[in-house]
Amino acid sequence: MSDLMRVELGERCEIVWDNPPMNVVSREFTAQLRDALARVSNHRGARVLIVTGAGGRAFCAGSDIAEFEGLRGRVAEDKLLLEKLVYRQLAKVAVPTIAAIEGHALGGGLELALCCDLRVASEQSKLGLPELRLGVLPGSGGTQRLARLVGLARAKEFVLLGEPVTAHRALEIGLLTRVAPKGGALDAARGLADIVATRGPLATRLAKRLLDESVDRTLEEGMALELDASEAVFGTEDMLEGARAFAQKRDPIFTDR
Ligand SMILES: CCCCCCCCCCCCC[C@H](O)CC(=O)SCCNC(=O)CCNC(=O)[C@H](O)C(C)(C)COP(=O)(O)OP(=O)(O)OC[C@H]1O[C@@H](n2cnc3c(N)ncnc32)[C@H](O)[C@@H]1OP(=O)(O)O
Repeated sequence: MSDLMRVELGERCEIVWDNPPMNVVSREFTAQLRDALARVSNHRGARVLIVTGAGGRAFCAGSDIAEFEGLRGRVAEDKLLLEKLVYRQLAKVAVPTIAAIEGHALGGGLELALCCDLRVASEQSKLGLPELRLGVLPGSGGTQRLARLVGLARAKEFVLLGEPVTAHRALEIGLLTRVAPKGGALDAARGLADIVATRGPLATRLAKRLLDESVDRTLEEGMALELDASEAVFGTEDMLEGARAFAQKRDPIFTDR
């Protein structure tokens, strides 16, 4: 089976999937994405991850509809478990993640982008959850993650109508972080990634986790966890470097200690 994933490891990690023509989430795609995410999570120097699709037509057009016929019994259970595992794996990456969307992000493709912290799309991209048109559900988190981003009313519009929206509309409703010119999503994502990579790495990882967990906690619980995390970063070498750099009017050099 050909390599569907190209992985670049560094402070800025990148996973570029290439499953032409529409970068659909086949069983093989899912297995290779699982392995690519494991490589990033095991890379100690990572500070930010960008995920994107090659080809320019689709970030990802969702589950491989051609595989639906074969989804029976054990095969379906394996696919369900693998897909749920990989989407959760992407959502749980410790460093900030950025989806660079060039072209269609539909169904399971948009659900991959919803697992990321930030989303950049080029202006001709279309984003949607058309699953009900196929008689299936947004089954990789779409009914759960979208409402947390854009609100229940807009999430219901996305799912119940199944009509894709433009990148500018997605930006308006809070689904996107930035809109880039056609062909410019990856460059724009790299620009954001380079900013994220200059921030305190330990504080960044803790802040991401606090933000993610805040939706399921009371304010009191969250404030207590935030205090614990603040205590964890105060006194670290990063905090001392941040204060020194500010006093010396220079950029800090964090060492993640
Ligand atoms: C224990 C028991 C468990 C049982 C269940 C287990 C299930 C697993 C868990 C659930 C996971 C759910 C995940 C997710 O929520 C579900 C989905 O994602 S469903 C799919 C949603 N996506 C779509 O509906 C998009 C479909 N595609 C399109 O609308 C259009 O192709 C397009 C993207 C708008 C592009 O249109 P065009 O530019 O006109 O191009 P074409 O349409 O001609 O497409 C080109 C070429 O690509 C093929 N293709 C496109 N999308 C898909 C796809 N999603 N799957 C497979 N193939 C696709 C298209 O057929 C063309 O091929 P060609 O005809 O050229 O051979």
